[in-house]
Amino acid sequence: PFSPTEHPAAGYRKIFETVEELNEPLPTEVTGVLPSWLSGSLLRMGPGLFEVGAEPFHHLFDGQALIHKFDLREGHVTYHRRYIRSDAYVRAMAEKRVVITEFGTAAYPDPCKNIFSRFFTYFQGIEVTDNCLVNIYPIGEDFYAVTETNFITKVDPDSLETLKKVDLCDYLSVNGVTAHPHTDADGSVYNIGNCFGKNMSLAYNIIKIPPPQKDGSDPLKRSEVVVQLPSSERFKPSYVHSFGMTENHFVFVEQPVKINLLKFLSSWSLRGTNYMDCFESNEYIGTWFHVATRDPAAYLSSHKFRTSAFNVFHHINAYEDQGFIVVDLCTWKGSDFVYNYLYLANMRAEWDKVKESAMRAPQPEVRRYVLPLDIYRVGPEEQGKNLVSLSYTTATAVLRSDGTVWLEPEVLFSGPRQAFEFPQINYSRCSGKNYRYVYGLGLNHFIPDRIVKLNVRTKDTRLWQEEDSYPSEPLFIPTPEKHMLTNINMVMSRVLLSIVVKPGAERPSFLLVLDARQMTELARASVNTIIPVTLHGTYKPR
Ligand SMILES: CCC[C@@H](CCO)COc1cccc([C@H](O)CCN)c1
Ligand SMILES: [Fe+2]
Repeated sequence: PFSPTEHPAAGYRKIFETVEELNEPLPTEVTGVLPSWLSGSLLRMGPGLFEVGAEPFHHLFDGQALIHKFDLREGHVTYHRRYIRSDAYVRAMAEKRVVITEFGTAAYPDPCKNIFSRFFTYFQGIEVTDNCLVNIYPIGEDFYAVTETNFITKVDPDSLETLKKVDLCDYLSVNGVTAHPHTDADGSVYNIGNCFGKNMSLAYNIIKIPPPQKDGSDPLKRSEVVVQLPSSERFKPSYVHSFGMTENHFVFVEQPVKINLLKFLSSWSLRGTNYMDCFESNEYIGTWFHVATRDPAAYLSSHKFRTSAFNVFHHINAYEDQGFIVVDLCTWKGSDFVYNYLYLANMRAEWDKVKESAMRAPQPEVRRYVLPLDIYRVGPEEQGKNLVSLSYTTATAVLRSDGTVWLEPEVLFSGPRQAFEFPQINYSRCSGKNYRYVYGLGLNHFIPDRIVKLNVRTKDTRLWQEEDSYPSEPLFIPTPEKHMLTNINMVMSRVLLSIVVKPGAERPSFLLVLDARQMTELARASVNTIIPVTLHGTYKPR
């Protein structure tokens, strides 16, 4: 139990301020010792332009996408950043106003158009945004900057140049896909997205983009929907941010934050409607867990897992053990949409206001759920009995008379308004498998102010924190195999990379390199510019 830090100086405001892009990479000042094997690029996405002229963006997920790159090579580090030339950005620059409606900001009709064409504009569907501010990840040899709509943007991971806007609707029947895909050992990329589809056949589609082939053809051309999961409410699918994947199963947690399709698919009303206006909470339905097998891909419709209401954005990890699926999640208790607390006005408020607003929000909690797979053998006499027989968890699953299975979690971490979020594991080694550690960003009343390592078996935590410093999601970088072979004697050092902003410092931003075992600082590479908040990213080894 740590005493939450106070931020009376409200230095966190600086990470929500517009910055200029760079024309070429900046050198950094390195202190400490960078591991010699650490050679590659840290690529991260986030908002960088928080207003267009006099028109402000209102929500954390509205700012125009800025791609950041820290290049590490032989102990030297450079920093670069460029705005993605999305249609949203290019048209805003050309017209000097917000042209494309963003997540929480509606674009207003073109003032130069006459009243009639403006009137008819209302009755066309909105132009879905391609503002890819959320994540960047590889698909085969290519790198894509993404949000959660059907548009993804191919970028050059070295020059940071915007290459191509891709519409997933050209390849798949989805209205969007999450910014959190899973990648298999063979390079296949899996994702999940809403499908409002024809005749409102409402569902969530799990897609697979196969590994790249020798003929160099675009893997997207061979992508497919592998399984469809039903929506618990006909015209109101849940918002989905990520999903779980074990060796043999997909896990989808259907949260009670719903998209009101009648609003979302209708012509966005006369007053500016945005995406946030289309969400509503279902106070009665609770949270449902859905399971499907991977190969063959099939929905297990008889496995009806239910539990109380919570928001979930980030799955930590999921794995199978003795006929159970263990699902670790970053949850927020209640059905009130957490994104309602992420408007920029809240994030930039003075510290007392920030604390007051977080008091009313859903409370964060890291939770472990355990899903019994072979519920067929459970006879009526076992109704009401806990089906979980794993020795190391207190999570329970109870078959009820209506055939549903009620889940209760084991709490892995809980702190009042102290979230363990933006979870990251040693993905290549641990994803889908029984594991021990997860690394996360500590949100103090939604303000990122520490990096945490959580042992999911013992619940021990270790911290990295510095006063008036605001870190990003920590990425885990494993030691490359080839390096281990040549340096057998060298202790397997593994590091975490996080971008930290310290507004009061002379060089106000730095790349922090932590030893992932002890959470101690190995090095930092500082730059003389503020780096605005980044959401997610990836490490591209050289
Ligand atoms: C009504 C919600 C629609 C879904 C897409 C359809 O499945 C979400 O759409 C957006 C639109 C703009 C920015 C975002 C951000 O990615 C959110 C935070 N990660 C999501
Ligand atoms: Fe996310």
